[in-house]
Amino acid sequence: MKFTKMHGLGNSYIYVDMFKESLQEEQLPSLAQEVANPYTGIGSDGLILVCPSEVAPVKMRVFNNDGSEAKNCGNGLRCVAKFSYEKGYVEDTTFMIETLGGLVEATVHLKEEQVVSVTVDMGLPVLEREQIPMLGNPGEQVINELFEMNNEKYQLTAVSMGNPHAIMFVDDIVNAPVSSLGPMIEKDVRFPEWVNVEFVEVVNNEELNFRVWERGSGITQACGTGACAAVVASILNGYLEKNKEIVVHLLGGDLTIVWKDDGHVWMTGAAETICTGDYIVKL
Ligand SMILES: N[C@H](CCC[C@H](N)C(=O)O)C(=O)O
Repeated sequence: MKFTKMHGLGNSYIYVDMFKESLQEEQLPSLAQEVANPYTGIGSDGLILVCPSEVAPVKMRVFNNDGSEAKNCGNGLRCVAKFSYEKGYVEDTTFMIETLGGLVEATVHLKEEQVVSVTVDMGLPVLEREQIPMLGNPGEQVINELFEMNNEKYQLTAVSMGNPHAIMFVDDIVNAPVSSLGPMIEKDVRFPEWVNVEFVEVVNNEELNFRVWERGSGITQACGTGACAAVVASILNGYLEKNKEIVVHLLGGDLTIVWKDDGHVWMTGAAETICTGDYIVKL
């Protein structure tokens, strides 16, 4: 199976061109686990398929390194946009990409005909509790809500970018309890589809420091949908303002994100190709 390894701020995936390769649906979860394994596979945060679509030039499917399929992936979208443009699957520099969470618009930015960064309209964040999804009174938003766990009290804000995110604000990002609290919140029963867990330190009125424990992948260098959710949560909690470009500092680098008055969240950041190769699929 031919593959391309790409990353967005160190959040790397193995990309497979489904215009040329064919895979069995039932093998996808195990294939994602296989290729993501740094010892017996290629090594990545998961698997992303670039597929034909009936409603857009391309469709993105995302699998975490535990084999679970996700409805959206911000860093993945930027790499899929780069991949699709450079493969000639799209003519213009602005085009639509189908995801399981809906259609998104991407614009590639070129340097000597190579895509160096991408801007994506990530659409409208979803804030209603039952659509995150999160257990509790339907119709309410989850903003700085008390979240008790293991006899400790925390405050969480919940946002869906097509995939679920629980955001906790901290005073010191370097010592955020990512690897201790992350997995506990990820699989807490109050999140019936599990959840991505973000820790956010507000630096000033235009910068955030950010760490993430991703649903299905654990700690990653960056999470694009998570960074978008973090900006939305920061605005909902009064730390930041709409219509202002926010720089989110992730372990792997920076994303520029703005939540506009029309409700859409825009994300701009790098997308890079690491290598191509031929993977021997285990029987
Ligand atoms: N772990 C996520 C999918 C990958 C999202 C992340 N890598 C991004 O860049 O948005 C989930 O299960 O919802």
